[in-house]
Amino acid sequence: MSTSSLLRLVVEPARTHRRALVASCGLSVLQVGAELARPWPLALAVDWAIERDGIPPVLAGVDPALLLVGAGVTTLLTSVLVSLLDLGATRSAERTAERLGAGLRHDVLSRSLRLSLRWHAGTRSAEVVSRLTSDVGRVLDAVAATTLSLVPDVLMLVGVTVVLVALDPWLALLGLLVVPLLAVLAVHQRRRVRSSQVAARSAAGRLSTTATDLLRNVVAVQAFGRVDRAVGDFGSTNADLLRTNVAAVDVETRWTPYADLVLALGAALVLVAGGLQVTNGSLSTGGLLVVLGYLRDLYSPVRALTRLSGVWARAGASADRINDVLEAEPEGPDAAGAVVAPALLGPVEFRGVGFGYEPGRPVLADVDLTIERGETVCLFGPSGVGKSTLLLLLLRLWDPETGTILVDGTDLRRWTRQSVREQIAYVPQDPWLLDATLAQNVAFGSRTATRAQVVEACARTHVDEFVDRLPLAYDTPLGEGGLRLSGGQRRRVALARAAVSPARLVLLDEPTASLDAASAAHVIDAVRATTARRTTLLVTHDPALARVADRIVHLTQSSTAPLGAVARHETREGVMTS
Ligand SMILES: Nc1ncnc2c1ncn2[C@@H]1O[C@H](COP(=O)(O)OP(=O)(O)OP(=O)(O)O)[C@@H](O)[C@H]1O
Repeated sequence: MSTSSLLRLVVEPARTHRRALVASCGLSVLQVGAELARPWPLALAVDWAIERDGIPPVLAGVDPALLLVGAGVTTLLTSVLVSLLDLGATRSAERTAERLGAGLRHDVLSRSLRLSLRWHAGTRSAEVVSRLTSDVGRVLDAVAATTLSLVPDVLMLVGVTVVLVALDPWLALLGLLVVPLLAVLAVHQRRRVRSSQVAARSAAGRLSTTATDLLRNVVAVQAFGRVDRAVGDFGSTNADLLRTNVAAVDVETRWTPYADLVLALGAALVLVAGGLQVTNGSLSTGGLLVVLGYLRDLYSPVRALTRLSGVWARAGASADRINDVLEAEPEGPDAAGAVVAPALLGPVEFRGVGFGYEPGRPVLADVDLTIERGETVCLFGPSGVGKSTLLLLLLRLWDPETGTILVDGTDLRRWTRQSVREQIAYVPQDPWLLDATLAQNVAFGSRTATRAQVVEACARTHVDEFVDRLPLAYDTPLGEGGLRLSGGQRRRVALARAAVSPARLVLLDEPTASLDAASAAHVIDAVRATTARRTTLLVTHDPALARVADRIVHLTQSSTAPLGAVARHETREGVMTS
């Protein structure tokens, strides 16, 4: 349910900011009070200065012109006070909502970075970004609107009701009859707003995903001459979003005339009943006008509160989407009693390891493989056989379904994931580079890398050979995904990152893939520098790179696979000969 979802999301952070929220609420109440007082100076001035009616004895001798000037100044001061209170309340509420939003964005990002790869496989990154930005924005709108409107409007509602009942209980009851009807309509409307907003928010998420995907692949889009088609793809997602947004606007605006109609009905009932009382002499005309005036004052907070219910419905749909991330299970917890790993050196042993990404679709079965301490083992094998998967299991990005992985004779699961990962230098197939400088990208490999260590790692991996050609050398921003570098240069930077890491276990996934012979030769040198005296598992299809290894292991699909092509693996060992 969206309201509980919204409350779950904001109650705890709102506690942290309660002083500021209470302050803006208090200022709003004062503002409403000042607004109610605004007409009084003028009314009294008219009565006392012009009509000379009911003038208090202390003011009887004062010049009427002076009374009028006093009333004018008081009106001006009251208006200034209302504006200042409005400014204070709005600024305080909006600032607090922004702080709350910053906290929410932090929580969503930090949680999503901790979620399992299985979760990420099913969720587009642009979807998460859309939740971080526009959905959090809608929740903030609700927080600010609630702070500024809920308490003053409820107080106003109660206050005016009390006054009305005191003036004429029967007419008050008649005027209030429509309020429950309005409440029923508001509840019904809230459900409709919420479901239209759910559709609109997910269409917005799809739009972010499509736009991000196309922009990220702009090179492919242009190179394949597919700009028109890409614009067409975006156009249909955009049209979808337009349709759902227009439907959501229709749902919300359709409500306004109904609410106004119900309120007018209340006023009409009071007018008829009050008019009859006037004609039979039980109520004065002035009395009826006062009741009708207060009825208008009563309906204004009623209208504001029903509007607030729409804001909540919109924010509730967004809160559901944010909670989807915040309440998703993070990657499996560390085993009970897991401790921080000691310095890991090798050997690394896979014993009877079996694994599949999806249930019933095994990728690895019964893999036995040992990499001795300080040894470099090259994994060879056909595409899709599961070589990269073995590296991911060692990193504990996934856990084996059967068998065990041991490092230094201990099951990996006895240690916390984080402490194991910190002791492995990993160079993935796609050398993901951050949108940061060259030096920052290399330093990413170690929590404690100094500038000197970064430069030294770059020298070992031949990054220094091209660094002087970059406009700001080590401080050159590499652009999104390292766009400023060639494929071979990107791989060398990724290797420098592994070289700067103090880890004694190294995992390299096809570091020379799709490079020409000259670039590959540089990378092979870099690999030598990175793997020297470290326990290394190297995946490659490149015979030249495989020669760096002490031993080659062929990972093959067993012809006796019980479940088709992918099931049981056998490893065949050999030494690469030139
Ligand atoms: N996240 C994933 N979800 C589902 N299946 C996956 C996932 N990643 C890989 N696979 C499948 O697992 C199998 C092994 O993939 P893996 O990347 O380990 O192969 P590989 O031997 O490294 O291949 P290559 O030499 O082409 O890189 C493949 O059939 C692949 O389709």
